[in-house]
Amino acid sequence: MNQKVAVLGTGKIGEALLSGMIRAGWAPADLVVTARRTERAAELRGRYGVESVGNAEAAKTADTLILAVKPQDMGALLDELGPHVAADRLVISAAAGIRTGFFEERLAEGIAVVRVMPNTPVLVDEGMSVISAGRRATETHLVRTEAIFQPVGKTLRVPEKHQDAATALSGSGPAYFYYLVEAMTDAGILLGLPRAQAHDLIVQSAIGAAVMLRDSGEHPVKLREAVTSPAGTTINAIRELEKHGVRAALLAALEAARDRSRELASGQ
Ligand SMILES: NC(=O)C1=CN([C@@H]2O[C@H](COP(=O)(O)OP(=O)(O)OC[C@H]3O[C@@H](n4cnc5c(N)ncnc54)[C@H](O)[C@@H]3O)[C@@H](O)[C@H]2O)C=CC1
Ligand SMILES: O=C(O)[C@@H]1CCC=N1
Repeated sequence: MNQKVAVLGTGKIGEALLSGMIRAGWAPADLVVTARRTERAAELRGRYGVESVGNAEAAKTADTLILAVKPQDMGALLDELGPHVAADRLVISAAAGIRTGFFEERLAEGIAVVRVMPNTPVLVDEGMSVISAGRRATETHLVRTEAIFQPVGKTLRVPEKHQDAATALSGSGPAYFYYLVEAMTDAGILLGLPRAQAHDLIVQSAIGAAVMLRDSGEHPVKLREAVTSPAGTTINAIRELEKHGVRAALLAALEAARDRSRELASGQ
């Protein structure tokens, strides 16, 4: 790995990716970061031993640029970068919503763009990163992108038309599980358990269920049926979930996330 990679906009997801690359064996000397605030740049230098530079400098020195600013800040970042990105660079965007065409229009002719939707579990090497090639990205560019994202979890290539849906499912996905854990822990309080115990019971159940889903290869319905004893406790809970429209709420929630990703494409 002798390419130089720059992370531009090293916030939550940018730092998660940076830390993952370092765990995967990238030399800090081959990584460079940019940050808007000088204290943040110093923090990243101290924590990871990487160099922090301005955006223009990063664009000049790195072969691969990972753009990890908010969608609403992407236009301004590209205005700043435009003249400094050479035609042989690979630009990877991690931003929700923004299409590869947005970058291709604003950067020099020939620059390859890859759109990736990672998620925060890249922090624990259990990420899900969904990858789409822009118009000028080749197999080599996709492989270079996968070399960054595969060490921190799974990767999946999809046509770009599916990126907004992927953003709703896996990009935002961890938040839904945290929300469930929070609500189920509250239920534990309602049932009289101390909060710490309720938290541990729910988190371990979530981990166990996730590992079974991943490792058994069984359909989730089958796994749920194995928990649901005739005239038992689980079916009473399932009846309430159905009565309160939880399945319909999830369908609507993920559709709303997909729609928001589409809106972000138009700078809203
Ligand atoms: N947080 C998440 O779970 C995920 C976020 N994303 C995408 O990643 C991007 C960043 O999201 P977060 O990390 O959550 O936001 P964040 O706000 O934590 O990070 C963005 C960072 O970019 C910096 N920044 C803004 N403009 C800059 C500029 N011109 N030069 C240098 N730095 C600049 C900000 O100071 C901030 O530190 C967004 O586009 C989001 O859609 C994608 C997948 C998951
Ligand atoms: O909420 C967001 O917009 C970002 C994109 C996917 C996860 N977080």
